[in-house]
Amino acid sequence: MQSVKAFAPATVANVSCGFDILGFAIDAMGDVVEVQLKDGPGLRVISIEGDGGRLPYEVEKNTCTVAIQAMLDELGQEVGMNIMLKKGLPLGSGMGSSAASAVAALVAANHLLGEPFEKKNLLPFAIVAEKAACGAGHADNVAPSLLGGFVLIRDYHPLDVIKLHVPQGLHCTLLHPHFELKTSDSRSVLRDSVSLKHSTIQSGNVAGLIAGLFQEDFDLIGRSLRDVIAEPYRATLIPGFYEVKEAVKAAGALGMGISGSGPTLFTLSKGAEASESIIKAAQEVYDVIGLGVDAYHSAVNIRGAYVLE
Ligand SMILES: Nc1ncnc2c1ncn2[C@@H]1O[C@H](COP(=O)(O)OP(=O)(O)OP(=O)(O)O)[C@@H](O)[C@H]1O
Ligand SMILES: N[C@@H](CCO)C(=O)O
Repeated sequence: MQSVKAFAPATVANVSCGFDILGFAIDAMGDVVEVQLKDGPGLRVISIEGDGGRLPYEVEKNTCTVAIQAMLDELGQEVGMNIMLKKGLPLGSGMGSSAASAVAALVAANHLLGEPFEKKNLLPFAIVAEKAACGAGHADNVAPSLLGGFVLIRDYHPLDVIKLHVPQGLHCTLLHPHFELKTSDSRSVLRDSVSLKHSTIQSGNVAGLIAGLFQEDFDLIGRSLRDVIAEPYRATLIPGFYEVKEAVKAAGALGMGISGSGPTLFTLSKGAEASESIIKAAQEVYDVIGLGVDAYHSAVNIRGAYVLE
């Protein structure tokens, strides 16, 4: 039977100052989804590997099938498909796990149908899936996972997505402490309103980060990794947050923030050289706290999701 496999990378959403509007993709990890045409209409999740038996097989709950169904609804087609998912990302980690599944599924299904959509036009279907997974239709994981690179979501209504410049040598280190934080829980601690003072500080940092990317000004990028809107509330959910931040900055990170809704923390650095000392410094803090941590480091992924031949 005819089938297509696709890969979608992990992502760092928010990038400190860009709550729900900035994200980038990383090379280190991702999900693989195989989509196969089947007789008769309807979607079916056939197998899920690497999730420890925890992900839903129901088509209205799994982000793979929610995304493909949204695409088929737009096409007005009733095509039958079997879906096989290989999770390469830990759940509830803040590395865009639900997004990578949705994006890989869409890229595979679109290819199987003869590419009725341009890649960038798959984004609204991935957002529907993100909303099903965590209650919020944010695009800062799905957009970079689909398109690769550093992405700005300038507006959601209508969707206006802009790819930003990625400086040569920009390197990311991810620190994933061994516990789960659901995006829905991590969003529930946020406040509905922001003061004028904080709005000014946050806008300055978003503008600074984007200018830093285009000017390849690593110090400016580092100075702009500041979040006064989400981080103060979410940091309370992540043991050792401020101690780790101090340690990794002393070890050579340009700055550190929460990856997406956490608990994974990300740092940016100029080149890969600092990653080893950043990881060592963070591990020393987590050892004192008594929390295990997985560490990864990676260049920014430029390609985004793609079909595996
Ligand atoms: N294919 C899927 N892959 C991952 N999670 C899925 C999938 N389908 C549904 N979900 C649901 O999405 C939730 C995981 O989403 P959550 O947003 O908490 O984690 P995450 O995507 O790793 O985090 P973040 O968005 O902060 O990076 C779980 O409740 C899970 O059941
Ligand atoms: N922007 C989203 C990303 C979730 O990964 C949030 O911070 O809730």
